[in-house]
Amino acid sequence: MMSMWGAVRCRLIQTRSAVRKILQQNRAFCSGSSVGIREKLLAFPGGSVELQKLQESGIAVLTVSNPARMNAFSGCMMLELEQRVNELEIWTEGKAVIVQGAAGNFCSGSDLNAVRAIANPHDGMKMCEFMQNTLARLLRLPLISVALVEGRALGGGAELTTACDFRLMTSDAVIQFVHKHMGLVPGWGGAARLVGIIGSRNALKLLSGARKVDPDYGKQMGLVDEVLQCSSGEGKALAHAEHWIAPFIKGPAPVIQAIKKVVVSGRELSLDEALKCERSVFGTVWGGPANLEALASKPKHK
Ligand SMILES: CCCC(=O)SCCNC(=O)CCNC(=O)[C@H](O)C(C)(C)COP(=O)(O)OP(=O)(O)OC[C@H]1O[C@@H](n2cnc3c(N)ncnc32)[C@H](O)[C@@H]1OP(=O)(O)O
Repeated sequence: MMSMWGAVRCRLIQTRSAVRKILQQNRAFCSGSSVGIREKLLAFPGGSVELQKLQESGIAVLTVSNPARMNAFSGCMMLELEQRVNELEIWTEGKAVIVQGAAGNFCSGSDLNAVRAIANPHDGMKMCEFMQNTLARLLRLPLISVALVEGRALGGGAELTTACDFRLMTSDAVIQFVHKHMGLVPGWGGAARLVGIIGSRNALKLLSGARKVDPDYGKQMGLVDEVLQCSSGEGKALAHAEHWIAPFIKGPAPVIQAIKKVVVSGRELSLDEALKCERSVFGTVWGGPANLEALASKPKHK
């Protein structure tokens, strides 16, 4: 019979091979169909996507920054976002990522100057494919993700909020899927994710009404997890968000990452596949340091 450690090693190998498969798929996307659109996106500079990893807390802060255009995504920023997600995917000590916009605003979607220049269906679909891939990977990170919405999250910016596990809003913030006003529908995966978060009837109301979602309405329909007791641009929101997330990331990084992985598999896979993945992830923590330490301390969960 296989020893417990043998079983753990075997599960670890299975998990690594699953992770390798996903990375190979991501690499195939990076080197394959998206090559043409990458060159086109590169032609639209401006702004940046910054990543700060706070090693002590295990929290990363991802900042979408293009203040002169209300943090709209230039082409280069789309490419940079992908690079940041690459970095987060391999951050083994991390537990959470907070996605925010610079200077008291979240994000006003794609840069309309870039949109105008690639306003043909082929390029539009390629740009969407690129952003869908990046945002799907953001949502699948083994880190608990929070969109910290200050000011406005419009169009693609509203879609970006749905690529996080949780959404927090300052008291005066607004999320608005303005796509209808632009003669569009969401294209960065925001509609599919929105339906998953608030259901098809509520999603239909937000998209067809292009309705402004203030914190109260957001909470009422289940889009927003918490309204922070501060205003946009006050400089307090990030500290509030770190405080809000603290109870969920208490504990060792491998355990927090394992929790996120089983939730992602439960959300995205068939029941049989999700159960298989859950067993495999379980094997990575069973008999691990945190588990042994907990067993040795004879805990009582009062
Ligand atoms: C699949 C993705 C689909 C999409 O994301 S489509 C894009 C959806 N987003 C939009 O349509 C936003 C359009 N912008 C607006 O409605 C307003 O600018 C906004 C954000 C409400 C702010 O209004 P105000 O406070 O009055 O400020 P403002 O209009 O003077 O804006 C300040 C400067 O920012 C610029 N800006 C804002 N959003 C932008 C965008 N998405 N792309 C390019 N530039 C954008 C705006 O043009 C203005 O620049 P400037 O000072 O005139 O040089």
